[in-house]
Amino acid sequence: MTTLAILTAAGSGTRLGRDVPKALVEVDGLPLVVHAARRLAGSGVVDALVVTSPPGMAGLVAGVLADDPLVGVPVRVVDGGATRQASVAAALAVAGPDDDVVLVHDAARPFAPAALVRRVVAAVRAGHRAVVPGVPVVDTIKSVSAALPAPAAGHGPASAVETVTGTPERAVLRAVQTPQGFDRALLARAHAEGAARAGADHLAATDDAGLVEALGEPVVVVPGDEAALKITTERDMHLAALYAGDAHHAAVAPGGER
Ligand SMILES: Nc1ccn([C@@H]2O[C@H](COP(=O)(O)OP(=O)(O)OP(=O)(O)O)[C@@H](O)[C@H]2O)c(=O)n1
Ligand SMILES: C[C@](O)(CO)[C@H](O)COP(=O)(O)O
Repeated sequence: MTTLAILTAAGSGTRLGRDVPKALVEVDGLPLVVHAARRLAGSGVVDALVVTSPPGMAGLVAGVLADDPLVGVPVRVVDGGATRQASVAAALAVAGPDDDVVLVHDAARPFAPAALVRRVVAAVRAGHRAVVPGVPVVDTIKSVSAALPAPAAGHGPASAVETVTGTPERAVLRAVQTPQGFDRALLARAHAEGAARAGADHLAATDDAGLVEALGEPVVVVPGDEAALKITTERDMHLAALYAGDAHHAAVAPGGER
């Protein structure tokens, strides 16, 4: 039985605003997708990768991964879809019958430590069929709805945009990261039902665990890691540069802590 890691790299990186797709943007001289692939492969618990590429760029993505000596597992590249959910579904479609455990990881989280990868896989292999890494939330979070009608002219702020509808108890909130780990059959069922339910792209799930939750199946949380931050805007690139140079976050021997 084997562990397959789906590495999502098909996004355009609109919020980062570079002239190449985000996964091909370089930190410390290497594209983000290569950093992420190195850590998955170097964990010692991933047997193969399926990488989602921006449509039409599969050859380029395959080339940068093939050229890297530290991506030491077989890599297959498939064209991604219009949403992250569709990209994961395209990758999942090429999983083999022996791939009993599937990880889904974002190239946008290139410095997720190898120890985090091992923690997620260990939890799935211990019998948890859906596993997410999570970190405590530091901000107070509000739920909101559309704005109330603007107050009469001359009273109150000119541009109230939303209305607070609640304040969830912070202690029970977690910001979830990737890699997320799954029993393959469960993830395949979650995606099949999610695709049927979504219909429109704007209803696509923002993570894979959400699709499992929608089935009513349990999802467990293991401790995440601040190094698994998601690169979304230019500000995140400065943090990424810190982690790129931190040898403790690079791949280390299986079983070793980072
Ligand atoms: N159609 C898509 C959209 C996103 N992703 C991947 O999903 C991860 C998380 O997406 P995000 O950080 O939102 O990346 P982008 O969609 O590229 O960013 P933006 O929304 O700013 O365009 C990234 O690794 C991205 O490459 C994907 O494989 N296919
Ligand atoms: C999957 C994810 O990284 C978990 O935090 C996140 O949901 C991706 O979000 P995005 O909407 O693709 O930015």
